[in-house]
Amino acid sequence: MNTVDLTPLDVATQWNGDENRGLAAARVLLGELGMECTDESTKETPARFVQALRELTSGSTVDPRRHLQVTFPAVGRPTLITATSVPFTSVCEHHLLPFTGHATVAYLPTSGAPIVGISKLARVVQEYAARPQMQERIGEQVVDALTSSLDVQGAACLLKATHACMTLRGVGAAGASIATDHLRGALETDANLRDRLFAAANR
Ligand SMILES: Nc1nc2c(ncn2[C@@H]2O[C@H](COP(=O)(O)OP(=O)(O)OP(=O)(O)O)[C@@H](O)[C@H]2O)c(=O)[nH]1
Ligand SMILES: [Zn+2]
Repeated sequence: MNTVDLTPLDVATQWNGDENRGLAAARVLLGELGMECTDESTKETPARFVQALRELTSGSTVDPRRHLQVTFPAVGRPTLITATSVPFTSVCEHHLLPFTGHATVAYLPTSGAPIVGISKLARVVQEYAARPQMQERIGEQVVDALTSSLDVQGAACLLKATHACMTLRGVGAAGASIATDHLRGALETDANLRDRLFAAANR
């Protein structure tokens, strides 16, 4: 099967030969941390650890743009379409620690151009996030997907997230969050549209 046809759940539950290597490596790593993982509570911990990382990176082998292939005919005149407060979970590619937050995703279709189901805006964000990532790359990939898959006058992806590597360790900046804005086309150049976008995002 082409990996593009797999859902994240397929990938997360598809155990193959590599899993045994992952499990063995997890046992070694946890052993180095002094965790023997032999009692009732922890004997499955290496497997849980591998599975958790697989779940968090289950979007690595799927193409989120596939969600933008099913379209509907335009409804009336083009309007700014914005999904706000879309939750996402990712892992930073530097520490493999989670970062979580919310996205605002928007596009302005070209007049008469097809539109997509609104849930697909959230699916695209969540699947790009489900990889070892940088926050900036998620935003870039989402607007790339919108502008390359749909006929749009503009697109945007605003993200706000808390990075565990920054709040729970290292600099220990508890409460800090990172905001990134990716704006394309009319959403970058038209101040009125931009204002409407940021008013909707209200972050
Ligand atoms: N730009 C960007 N940086 C990130 C992201 N996630 C984590 N980082 C940063 O990646 C950097 C890695 O820097 P290093 O100096 O190699 O790692 P480190 O010694 O663990 O750094 P500290 O976190 O400062 O302790 C850190 O500054 C992280 O805050 C992200 O999504 N975007
Ligand atoms: Zn990190």
